[in-house]
Amino acid sequence: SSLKNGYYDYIVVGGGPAGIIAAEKFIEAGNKVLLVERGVGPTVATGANETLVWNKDLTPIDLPGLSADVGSLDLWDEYLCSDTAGYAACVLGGGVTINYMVFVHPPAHDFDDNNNWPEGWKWKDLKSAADRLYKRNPGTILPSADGKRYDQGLYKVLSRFFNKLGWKSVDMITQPDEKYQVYSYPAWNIKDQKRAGPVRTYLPEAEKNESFDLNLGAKVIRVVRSGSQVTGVEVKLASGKTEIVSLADNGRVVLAAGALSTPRLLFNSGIGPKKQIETAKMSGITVPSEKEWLELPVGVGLRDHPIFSIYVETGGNYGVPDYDAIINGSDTTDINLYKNGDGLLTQGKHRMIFFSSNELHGQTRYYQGSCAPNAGSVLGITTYLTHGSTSQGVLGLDSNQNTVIEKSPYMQTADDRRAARSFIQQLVNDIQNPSTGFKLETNLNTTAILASQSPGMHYTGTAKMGTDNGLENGTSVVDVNTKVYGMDNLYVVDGSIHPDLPTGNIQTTIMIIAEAAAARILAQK
Ligand SMILES: Cc1cc2nc3c(=O)[nH]c(=O)nc-3n(C[C@H](O)[C@H](O)[C@H](O)COP(=O)(O)OP(=O)(O)OC[C@H]3O[C@@H](n4cnc5c(N)ncnc54)[C@H](O)[C@@H]3O)c2cc1C
Repeated sequence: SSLKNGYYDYIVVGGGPAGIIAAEKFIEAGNKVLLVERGVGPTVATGANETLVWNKDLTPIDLPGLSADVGSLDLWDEYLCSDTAGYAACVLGGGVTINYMVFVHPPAHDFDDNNNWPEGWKWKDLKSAADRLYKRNPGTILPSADGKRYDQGLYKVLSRFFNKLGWKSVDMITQPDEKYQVYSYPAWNIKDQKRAGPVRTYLPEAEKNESFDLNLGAKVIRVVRSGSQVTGVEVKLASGKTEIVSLADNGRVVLAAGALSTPRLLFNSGIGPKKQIETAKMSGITVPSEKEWLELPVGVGLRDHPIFSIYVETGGNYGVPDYDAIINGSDTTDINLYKNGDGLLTQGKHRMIFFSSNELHGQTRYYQGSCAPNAGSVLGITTYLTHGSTSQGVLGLDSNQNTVIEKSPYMQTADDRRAARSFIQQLVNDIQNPSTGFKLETNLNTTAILASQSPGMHYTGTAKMGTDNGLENGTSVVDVNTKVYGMDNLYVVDGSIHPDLPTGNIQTTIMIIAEAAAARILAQK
């Protein structure tokens, strides 16, 4: 094995956006770092060889123009985790490798209202971390090198609709705080006409350093503990062999397996509700002896954005690209444009993103609508209930080592249900106003739209950060330095620690928090 015992200052578990960013920061600070990722590399540079027939440097996943259809690629199924609840990706880059690339710069209020993010994690504290991220991985609302936007039929129709309602056009990158009755061209995680994200914008920097090891196809089973000290991790290698990799003296383990997988690592390590640790033990994991168990509320507090699907017949004519022709190379018009860095294939799925909010009993709830063309003249609006939602669920474990949703995180409170209904009803009224000429399709009324609820795939909260120590009846699993309560050298930096949901798609916030968390960890002597 390439794994060196007693060598690493940091073992980072999980090569998703949070894990790659944290690992790179630890390397930058002069440490010896191992990044362990259970999946394969998705880019040519990281070992992928299923490239496009017309470009041997790019996989279909890299091409922005195919991201709208990413869910129908064979690679997508290959990359999805098969042992987690909900949706997560088990591939280097995590969810960012297979997602729809919507890149929402978070507004300050995401951290400053509702009192969920603790002191030290308000926007004024996070802004410098965001700036560091945006410098490397800025996102764009104009990806085509020629400065043109392609396929703008939907944007024209919907901007006319929203203008009539008095909504305002904004640039969601330069005006992130504008989140009431606004619409924007979509911001995408695209750089140099390719899917961006930490695999491209952080990992190459880490890989230049000899003190950095990346181990792919290696699944961490648990951390190895001696009381409150982590001494190493147990890893199942690509070869099928299981090994324990020990830390250097004063080394640290940093979990970044994602909000749906980090809890499993904690349960397997004797950290979490008793019931979950017992299940881990029954499934054959070597959990510590019971006197070492730390009964923290891991998995409790699972959150996500629910999605409600609205389809509108608008009379326009949009259509969707011919994905087969892009893959087999016969769409020479778009492919030739792309070869110059231009055109439809440089863009993601959506053509417009809107935001708004409503208030109920003094609580503001936000909504995002991601609008994309469907076949013919129908457009689809993926409507999310976002920041301000008050529902929480529970993530647990089954005896086969799958994480499972024990209680749904969606629409658990009467106020969430009432507020979401009121927002959707207003939108339906506006859409159905005879002056628009629009007609609802598929889900024909508010009740049907609400019943279409599906996962937003923006999971958080399963190892929540906060000052109320979970070992003393509080709700938090990690402290404000992201260290697990009761442990000396175990940290978490992924979506699990977010104590709140953002107003928009979450990946940007995941990356900002990982930047900030790595800085906090490095500052702990
Ligand atoms: C289908 C889909 C579409 C999405 N669309 C968008 C979008 O358009 N915009 C947006 O902002 N967000 C989107 N998201 C959400 C976003 O991608 C995730 O929130 C984000 O990737 C979470 O980052 P993370 O680092 O916390 O965890 P993850 O991305 O889940 O990364 C965790 C990593 O850890 C690895 N891992 C897990 N367990 C182990 C283990 N035991 N040992 C070793 N490695 C392990 C995994 O393989 C993975 O690489 C989408 C998510 C999905 C699933």
